[in-house]
Amino acid sequence: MAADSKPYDGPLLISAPGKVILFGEHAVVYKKTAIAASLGLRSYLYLENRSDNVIHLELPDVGLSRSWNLHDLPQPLPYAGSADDSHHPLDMPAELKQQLMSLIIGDDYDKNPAKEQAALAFLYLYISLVTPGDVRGLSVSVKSTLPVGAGLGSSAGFAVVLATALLIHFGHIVVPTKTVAEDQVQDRSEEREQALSQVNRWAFKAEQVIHGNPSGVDNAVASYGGAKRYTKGEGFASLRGFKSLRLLLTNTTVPRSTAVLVAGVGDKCRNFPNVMNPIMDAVQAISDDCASLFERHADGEVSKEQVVTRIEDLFDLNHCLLSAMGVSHPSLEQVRNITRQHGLRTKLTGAGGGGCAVTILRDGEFAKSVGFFYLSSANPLTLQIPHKKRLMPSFQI
Ligand SMILES: Nc1ncnc2c1ncn2[C@@H]1O[C@H](COP(=O)(O)OP(=O)(O)OP(=O)(O)O)[C@@H](O)[C@H]1O
Ligand SMILES: C[C@@](O)(CCO)CC(=O)[O-]
Repeated sequence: MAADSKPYDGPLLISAPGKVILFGEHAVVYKKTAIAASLGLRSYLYLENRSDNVIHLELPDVGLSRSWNLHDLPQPLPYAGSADDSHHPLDMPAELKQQLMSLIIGDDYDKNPAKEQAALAFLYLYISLVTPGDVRGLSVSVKSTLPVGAGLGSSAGFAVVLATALLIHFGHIVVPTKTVAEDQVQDRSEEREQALSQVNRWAFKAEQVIHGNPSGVDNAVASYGGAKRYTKGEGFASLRGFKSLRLLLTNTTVPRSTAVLVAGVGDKCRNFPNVMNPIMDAVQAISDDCASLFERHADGEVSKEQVVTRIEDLFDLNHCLLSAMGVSHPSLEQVRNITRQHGLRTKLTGAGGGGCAVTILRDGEFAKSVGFFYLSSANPLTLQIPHKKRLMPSFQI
């Protein structure tokens, strides 16, 4: 907990963006670069204190509504909300995991992995971040406008709003409770940087609970917003020259699990290293090409039209490499074929295996007839503090 902080008592409304990976999904797990940007679809969390000893979790997107008595939860983990992040959550002691699972399983267990992982992520963050001796009941609800399990980073949005809420609630990060005057905003930049880095770190832990072995790209985009070039172990850099792109997103509605798809690529890498290594290197070359394309655009060397034309070719190349990794699906190939008949280029985005396909649109193209999305270079994590039944203006953490 920060030296001058104390647990925060007010209600919180927090939202974080989803993301679209333009290039580099899966390869990013193997330390190749991914290019991703935040999307204007968001996950929203509302937290309020209760006057009883109940912890209530409401997750309508996965059909979970559960209450636990505060005294039934395991003891806080000695991580104290910051420094020590050397542990992988799934390496927690077997006895603790069993305790948490018995809380999740309860009486109405319906063997639903989506509920189980979401509840485990919540309980893990709660016992990691709770201040010892804190006896406040709590209600937390999360609802997303992102489709769950469809490649647009729903788990990262969930992880980021959860981590932010619990870090603030238990006083590990401090937020101003009044609208900040313009001249004070600058003073908080270092504090804000530290807060976001804590959010990102703890969201990564929740992602590890849900995925097992995430690269960290999704939670970085959901925490910081904007367009990023991300390499595992090295972190991220903003994508110079990127302002916005128009995309068509098609949800195949074919369900899939990121954890299972990532594990499948892992098996291929182990069984065919001499085949898979060059594939991963080729993905790196695609991400590098994209990053340099935006740089050249920023320097006035290539037009937006030329950027889009080259991205179309890179989309095709990256999709075919993902298909070789074994993560395409007939439904995704169908979207590619149909859009191709209209002169458009499409690739899978996120983990693949179903979920969403992303098609790049030119400015003005289909503007009237098709719902489309903007990928944006802004779009941060935001916080609102409900005040006297009104919402104060939202601000960035
Ligand atoms: N709004 C939500 N409420 C509760 N749990 C959620 C929510 N969104 C995601 N989750 C959790 O995350 C899991 C989905 O994660 P998964 O990584 O498979 O999909 P994704 O994040 O949408 O896709 P990708 O990782 O390809 O971007 C769900 O099964 C659930 O456990
Ligand atoms: C498939 C993957 O590369 C992206 C999922 O959005 C997994 C990850 O990076 O953790």
